[in-house]
Amino acid sequence: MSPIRVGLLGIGTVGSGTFNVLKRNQEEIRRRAGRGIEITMVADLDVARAQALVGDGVLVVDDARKVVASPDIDIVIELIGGYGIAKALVLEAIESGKHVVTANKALLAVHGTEIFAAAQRKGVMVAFEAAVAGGIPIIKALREGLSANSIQWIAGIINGTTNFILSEMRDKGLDFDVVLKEAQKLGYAEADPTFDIEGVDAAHKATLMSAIAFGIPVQFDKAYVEGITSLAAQDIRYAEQLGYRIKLLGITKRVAGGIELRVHPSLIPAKRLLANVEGAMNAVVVHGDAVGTTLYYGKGAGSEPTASAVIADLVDISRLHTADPEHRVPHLAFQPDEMSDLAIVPMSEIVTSYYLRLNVADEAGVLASVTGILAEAGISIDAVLQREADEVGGEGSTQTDLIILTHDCVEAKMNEAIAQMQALPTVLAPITRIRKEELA
Ligand SMILES: NC(=O)c1ccc[n+]([C@@H]2O[C@H](COP(=O)([O-])OP(=O)(O)OC[C@H]3O[C@@H](n4cnc5c(N)ncnc54)[C@H](O)[C@@H]3O)[C@@H](O)[C@H]2O)c1
Ligand SMILES: N[C@@H](CCO)C(=O)O
Ligand code: NA
Repeated sequence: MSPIRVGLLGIGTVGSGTFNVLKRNQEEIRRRAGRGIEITMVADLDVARAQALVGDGVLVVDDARKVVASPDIDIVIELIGGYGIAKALVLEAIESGKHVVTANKALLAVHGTEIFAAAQRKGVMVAFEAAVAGGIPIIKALREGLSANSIQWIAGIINGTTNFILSEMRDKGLDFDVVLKEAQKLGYAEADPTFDIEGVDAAHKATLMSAIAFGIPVQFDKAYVEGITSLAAQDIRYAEQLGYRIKLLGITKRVAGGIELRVHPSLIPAKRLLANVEGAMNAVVVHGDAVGTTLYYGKGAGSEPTASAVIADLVDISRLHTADPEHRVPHLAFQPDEMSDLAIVPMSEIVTSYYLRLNVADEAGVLASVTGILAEAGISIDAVLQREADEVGGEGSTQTDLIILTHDCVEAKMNEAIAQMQALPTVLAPITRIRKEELA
């Protein structure tokens, strides 16, 4: 059988990895797919660089539309990124009956409903394994491997850049900005790194996992998103002293009122495997009612790890493109006419436990007034740590840090309690609140 012909849009970090791995492993990939898979056309704004990467045998153009419109292309890989031209190109490729592979989680988390509906109408596949946790086959696991289960919750470290920053800050005492620059140099960060550090990228990925796990539409606009930019070094230290590590988690969970969908820094017990995922590594824990807890670990970013997922999608499409569209795995795991309308619950309704740090006047009665407010709100305390004033503010200091771990309570109650504690004259600075997940 003649090779399936692939057009590549954007040959940057992931695009070049895809080209190289496909070439290096072409024979093994052919034996799996049943036919060769060849990138025959590449579009990139930097034609000279692209041509140098792929050699003379591949046609390189600067206009991606030429690839999308070419009758000689069966599958389009979109590795440009962003919502702009990438969206137009993906929709045009679908309209012209081409299958699409993309690593663009931003695009799918925001415009997935429109894109998957268009693909459904045209009977083509839009594959996106690379979009969530890079090389880890988490989409495959959720959509196929766990299809017997009623999935209860997913919690993951799904942004390599922020995990790298948190690890390097803790282990080497390096500054945030220095580590971010390093992550950019290593090709982990998004074109706009605020997407990484503000939790947006993790929320894009959590949104996609949530849709697949629970059979709900992609709803990035309903996700709660908080990044790592306001994390203080002392919170990382205090968390360690209490037996926890701080990680940026993407969480989606089935609860009585619907589905939780949230990204924020979280304390997790240091003994959990997830707490020991370091550097740019990703890990996702999925809890299904039948299987129990399963864990997926690996490289979530970088050139060849992400290419690994892109090429796995190419192999799937090569095998399935002649199949009746109804026999293929649905884009969001559930049949399109069987989607659920379970609501994403507002953040004020989520239930979790908390780490609080209060910078307080070092005087009698402070602890009692703070714990009094929590008791009044029905929030029970798990542990309290009070630092020596000297340690916090230097010799002769009159202020200290009070760290409180709570048991589970509703976020709205915690918001009220924090507002009341903040109003105490003995509370000297804005209260730090970090959610805590036991993940058991
Ligand atoms: N880098 C990673 O580790 C990683 C991992 C998972 C997913 N992703 C996603 O993969 C996609 C690509 O990321 P990347 O890191 O390879 O980006 P990149 O910036 O390294 O590469 C993008 C390439 O697209 C080209 N390009 C830009 N506009 C173009 C246009 N209009 N027409 C043709 N080419 C154009 C650029 O010249 C560049 O070569 C993004 O959606 C990103 O979110 C990246
Ligand atoms: N910027 C992303 C790339 C992988 O999606 C990260 O750091 O995880
Ligand atoms: Na993946």
